[in-house]
Amino acid sequence: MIVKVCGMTDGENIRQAEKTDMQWMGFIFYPPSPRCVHRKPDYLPETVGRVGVFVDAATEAILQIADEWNLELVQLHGKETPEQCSTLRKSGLKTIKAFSVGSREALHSVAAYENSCDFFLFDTPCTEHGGSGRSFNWSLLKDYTGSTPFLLSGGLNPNSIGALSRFTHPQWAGIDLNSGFELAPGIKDTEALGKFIRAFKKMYSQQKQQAL
Ligand SMILES: O=C(O)c1ccccc1NCC(=O)[C@H](O)[C@H](O)COP(=O)(O)O
Repeated sequence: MIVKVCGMTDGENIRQAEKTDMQWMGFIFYPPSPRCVHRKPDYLPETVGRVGVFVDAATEAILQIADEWNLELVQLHGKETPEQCSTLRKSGLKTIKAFSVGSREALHSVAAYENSCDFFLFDTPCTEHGGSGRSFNWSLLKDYTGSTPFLLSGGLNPNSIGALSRFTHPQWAGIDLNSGFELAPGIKDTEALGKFIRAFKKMYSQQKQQAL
């Protein structure tokens, strides 16, 4: 299971968070977000994949930032087209397209992105495009029958282990943690993160054992 922690902004906080068992760390390049990285932190993670989060940014601008920050992945939260996803993917960046899941109809647009993305991210609808701190109705994902693996996102917090233990889906590949673990916008409680990630991975591996 992939664990992504999103919305990091501070060098020392990044250094501490990197010690948890996460796989990817996200940086938000969207100026209206309270978690936007307006300047490069004095430390960037070296042992986990760096994910750049964008909302309707131009391909050239994304590629330039990806180069400057040595990003491994990009995550797109706006109205980016399958063509733009394909272009970014062909440049060598793993591509995650985010979808707001507020109704069954919301999943209809997903099929057009199969084959142009490495992952999907299913999130809660909000006017800010992300970071709502609210979860959506995960049972809507029963209607997702595609083959692209996805991250479950939106409103996950230290109390979410029980709900996650009841969630199953053949394409479920990981979780995305953000405002539910913040001390302040852009600053994470790294102790709470570490404790949660350990509990999540333990719960998931026990479930896999039981399924054998
Ligand atoms: O977090 C933001 O401020 C944000 C703003 C605009 C686009 C994306 C944003 N976050 C991207 C994420 O991957 C978040 O982790 C995801 O939306 C879930 O956030 P939360 O509900 O706070 O757990």
